[in-house]
Amino acid sequence: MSENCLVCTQVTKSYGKKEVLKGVDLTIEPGHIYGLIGRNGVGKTTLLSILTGQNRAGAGEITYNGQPVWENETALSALCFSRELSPTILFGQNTLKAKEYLKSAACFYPNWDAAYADFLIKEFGIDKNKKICKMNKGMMSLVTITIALASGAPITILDEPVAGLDVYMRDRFYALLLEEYARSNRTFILSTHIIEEAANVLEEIIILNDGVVRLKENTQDLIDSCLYVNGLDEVVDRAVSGYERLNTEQMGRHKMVCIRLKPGQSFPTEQYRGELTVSAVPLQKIFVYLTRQAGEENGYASFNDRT
Ligand SMILES: Nc1ncnc2c1ncn2[C@@H]1O[C@H](COP(=O)(O)OP(=O)(O)OP(=O)(O)O)[C@@H](O)[C@H]1O
Repeated sequence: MSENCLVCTQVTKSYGKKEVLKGVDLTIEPGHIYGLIGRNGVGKTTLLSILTGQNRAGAGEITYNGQPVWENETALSALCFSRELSPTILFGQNTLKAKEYLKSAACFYPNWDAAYADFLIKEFGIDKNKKICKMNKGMMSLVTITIALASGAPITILDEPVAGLDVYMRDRFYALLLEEYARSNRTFILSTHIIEEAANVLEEIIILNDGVVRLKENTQDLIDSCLYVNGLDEVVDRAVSGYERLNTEQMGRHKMVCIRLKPGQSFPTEQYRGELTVSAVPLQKIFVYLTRQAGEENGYASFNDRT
């Protein structure tokens, strides 16, 4: 069961008095592309660094292939966490060159693919002799993507890989990722805030919210399980009674309710033909509804509503 799985059991983490992770349970299975999504500051980077033994959990356990990850060289060499690069390190500028990062990655990862790294460097136009502090944000992202893809690590984690990339390069990255995935069947975990465009790439969505995994589900199943039901107030209320409501938007005598179907549940769209409009919900909206905090249920505050 645990063969080549990365298993996280009841992991907690606090920084001072701030409890970021409150008991995370998560199993990463081989041969999938996962998307880790969550609001700013929810603890995505913290969780990813703990999963890969780069940060210590407060409590709980992380195992790879049944063995604890912490200070376990065999497990760690199978896990690549290609972090976002920063133009500054400690108290100064990051004067390391791209080639120095690539060289240490080549030493660390036993499955490092030098020919593939060279292909990506050429493809992305990376100047290997350029210092990180002299690179723009997009170029730094391309260095981390190169390390991640060329690492050959069975479980490869990319933290906000498309940050700073223009739409062409984001598209190129997704295509390269899918190509490598098809070729190697490695497991990838991506954290991203650009949810809608990643939806076609991510097989499974993991939503981290309020310190725990709020949801882990096949992306298409999640999208298929949510529906907007739109129409006259009383008809909508009648139609959606008994369904989980994720959101309600009132527009005069009309309303639009987002419902979430439970496994095996369906909505009788035909029965309401001519009375109600039933449509798909964008993944980004599903994410917004599922990660709202107390007090945010009524949507966003408007400057026009000030008293
Ligand atoms: N080394 C640290 N010391 C103190 N607090 C930290 C440290 N690292 C992270 N935090 C805090 O922990 C919380 C979670 O941070 P983290 O970077 O894991 O979130 P995130 O979900 O990756 O955020 P984002 O989406 O904005 O990148 C934040 O409030 C952050 O300020």
